[in-house]
Amino acid sequence: MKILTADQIKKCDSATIENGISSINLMEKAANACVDWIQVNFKQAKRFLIFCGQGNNGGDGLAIARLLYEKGFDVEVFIEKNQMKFSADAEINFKRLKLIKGIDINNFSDVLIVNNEKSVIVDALFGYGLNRELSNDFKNLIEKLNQIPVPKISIDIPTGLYADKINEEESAIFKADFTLTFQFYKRSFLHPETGKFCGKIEVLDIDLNSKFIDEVKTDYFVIDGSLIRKIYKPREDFSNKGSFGKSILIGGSYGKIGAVLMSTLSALRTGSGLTFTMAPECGNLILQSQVPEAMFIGVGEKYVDDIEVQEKAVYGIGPGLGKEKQTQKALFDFLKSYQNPMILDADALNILAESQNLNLIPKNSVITPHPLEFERLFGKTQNSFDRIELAKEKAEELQIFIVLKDHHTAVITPERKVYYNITGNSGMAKGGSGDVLTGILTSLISQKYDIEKACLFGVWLHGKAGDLAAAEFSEESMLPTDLINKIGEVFQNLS
Ligand SMILES: NC(=O)C1=CN([C@@H]2O[C@H](COP(=O)(O)OP(=O)(O)OC[C@H]3O[C@@H](n4cnc5c(N)ncnc54)[C@H](OP(=O)(O)O)[C@@H]3O)[C@@H](O)[C@H]2O)[C@H](O)CC1
Ligand SMILES: [K+]
Repeated sequence: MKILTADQIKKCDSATIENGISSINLMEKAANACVDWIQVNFKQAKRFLIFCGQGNNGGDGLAIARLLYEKGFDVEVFIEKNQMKFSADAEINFKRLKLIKGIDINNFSDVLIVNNEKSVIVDALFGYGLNRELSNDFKNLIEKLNQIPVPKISIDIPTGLYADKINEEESAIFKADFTLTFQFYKRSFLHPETGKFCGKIEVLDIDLNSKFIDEVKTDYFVIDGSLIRKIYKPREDFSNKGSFGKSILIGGSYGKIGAVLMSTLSALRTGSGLTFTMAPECGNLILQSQVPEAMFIGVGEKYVDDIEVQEKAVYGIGPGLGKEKQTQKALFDFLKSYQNPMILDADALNILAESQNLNLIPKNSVITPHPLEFERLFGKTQNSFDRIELAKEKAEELQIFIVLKDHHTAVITPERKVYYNITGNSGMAKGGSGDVLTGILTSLISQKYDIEKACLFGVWLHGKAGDLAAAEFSEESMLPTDLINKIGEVFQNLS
């Protein structure tokens, strides 16, 4: 799914309106989509307190107020009575609303502390039209609303957030439990500094102009289920273990054998035909007894001191590797003698960061840093938006894929495209989850998935398995090994 900027969404609205539907009817459609969702998800609510701005986001709020009232809910509307100059469509909705006797229209300043658990606050103050910092009056209002302990819904975007950039200063931002957004994810929903205000995101389809959407150019995408269904290749009949590639997971050191073990198991669970673990001898017994399906190649006693080059294999290097001098030498010797794409993770990245010899990374390889590893490799950035920009530069310069791990992991391609993943949960923020991802990616690439597609599929699959593990064990209790055991269920649901 494409992610558009606020400017592009505005153009998309205009294209939709030029194509037949009037702007007021488009607003009605948007409001109806919200009300349909609210009716299903807030059946028990009694009273909606709806805060409306003067633009079209406010217009949506005014229409939602009328429609909810017609469905039998109690509704109170809050506006800035003194300074209101509504947009044309908001004005029409305001007039429609005033015809209804049962809805109180209050001033922002009338907001009281509401302590009724059956009340819900709806934020329709600003949407994608926000183009400057909020005035103190709005800041005060939002701070007040954020204190009220009732469920909160934002229409399109939590007020105070921009659609596609980070706020310049410490701003007051409406803290939603749910964001009902129209047609597209906005970039700000997907970054940690801004996304934390959105709560659960529901994308509501309002039939915006599909020709415009198909043709509009963007570097930013969300990885959704329909994209994955196009990428997924069911296993062919009449095949053998040689048909599904050879994965070699390299890593492990004394005390960190578990990391490479989890990568190995993940590669197997993702369908790798032949799977090897290249690890120090101290891991032999552990690996052979825990993962009998994998073959063991001993390289060193307590840490990896050599990397064997094998034909027609895909290498995933780094989990639990450590940074011993000999390991560093083994990695550099290997990179100098082997130029095929590979997956580099964890200590393999830390070793490269220390040497700053990044040109040794073979073209089309995949690196999987978390934000701190990214910083060690490429330097500090001010925020996660800048980090993505730097990743675009580096992915192009080095001609590699960067899988930037975060709450919403992003895949950045050498063509500077950015794909955000929306599967996964905080239960995956535990040591070991990254090792699982390395195994999954190595396995998919060894099965001849195109590298970009393998990255998109891999991060999605990893998150989806994490969601299944969280559903069974809770985010707190789920382990990376539980996630590995759920990979199969994700494949079952795909086929
Ligand atoms: N396709 C869709 O997604 C649809 C979206 N709809 C809804 O429309 C809004 C966008 O509406 P818009 O009127 O463009 O913008 P806002 O309502 O967000 O803002 C209104 C105006 O407020 C001014 N502004 C901007 N920042 C501030 C600020 N900090 N303080 C005060 N005022 C501010 C700005 O106007 P200026 O002329 O002053 O620059 C804004 O234009 C979208 O989010 C959806 O909710 C449609 O209803 C259906 C289709
Ligand atoms: K809003």
